Amino acid sequence: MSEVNRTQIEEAVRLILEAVGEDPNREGVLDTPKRVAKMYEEVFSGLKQDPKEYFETVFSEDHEEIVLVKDIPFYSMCEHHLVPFYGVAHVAYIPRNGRVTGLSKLARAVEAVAKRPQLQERITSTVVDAIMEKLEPYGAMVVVEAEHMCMTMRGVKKPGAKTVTQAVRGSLAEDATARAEVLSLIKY
Ligand SMILES: Nc1nc2c(ncn2[C@@H]2O[C@H](COP(=O)(O)OP(=O)(O)OP(=O)(O)O)[C@@H](O)[C@H]2O)c(=O)[nH]1
Ligand SMILES: [Zn+2]
Repeated sequence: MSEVNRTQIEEAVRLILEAVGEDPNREGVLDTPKRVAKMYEEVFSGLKQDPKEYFETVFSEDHEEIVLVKDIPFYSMCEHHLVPFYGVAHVAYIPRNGRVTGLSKLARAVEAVAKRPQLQERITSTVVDAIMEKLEPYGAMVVVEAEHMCMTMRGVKKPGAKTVTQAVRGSLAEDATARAEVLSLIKY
């Protein structure tokens, strides 16, 4: 799985603790560098994953209508501040030529893309582009709703403010009625 340089992270965290005026040798924080290194290995494990790999296997199923997996929870880390942003992703596509993927693979793709230093816009477009490239559907659409901790616990301090991003490709980009249908299924 993911391999990060844990020793380097531990050194960096010890330096940060020192720099903010903590005593890195205080009992309570003595193991913190190690814990943070382990945590970063987990939350950044997506850097070693390619979301497209989840769409290698397709089922042959004669369903050329909307497939939507909605309310997929995700946690990511804002690349500007390295604090979390989190929310839900809704992933839809219209299969073509019987190329249907396992439903869990749509959630796995979101997970792989979220577990990196990220921007919400990039999560949205990377997932939709992976689907378009590997499944070659008529169309695909991803909507992501998230709250950014860099906008709540610091800076502009606006808890509750939600960011919604959308990426639409293929027939769903061209056909407003089909797009509205997906949105109504998401219940906007
Ligand atoms: N477009 C986009 N912006 C983001 C995302 N996550 C965080 N940001 C923004 O990134 C910007 C970074 O702005 P800077 O001015 O460089 O940093 P800053 O001084 O910490 O900004 P403030 O948050 O306004 O205090 C902020 O406006 C954040 O709200 C994201 O996923 N997408
Ligand atoms: Zn941020």
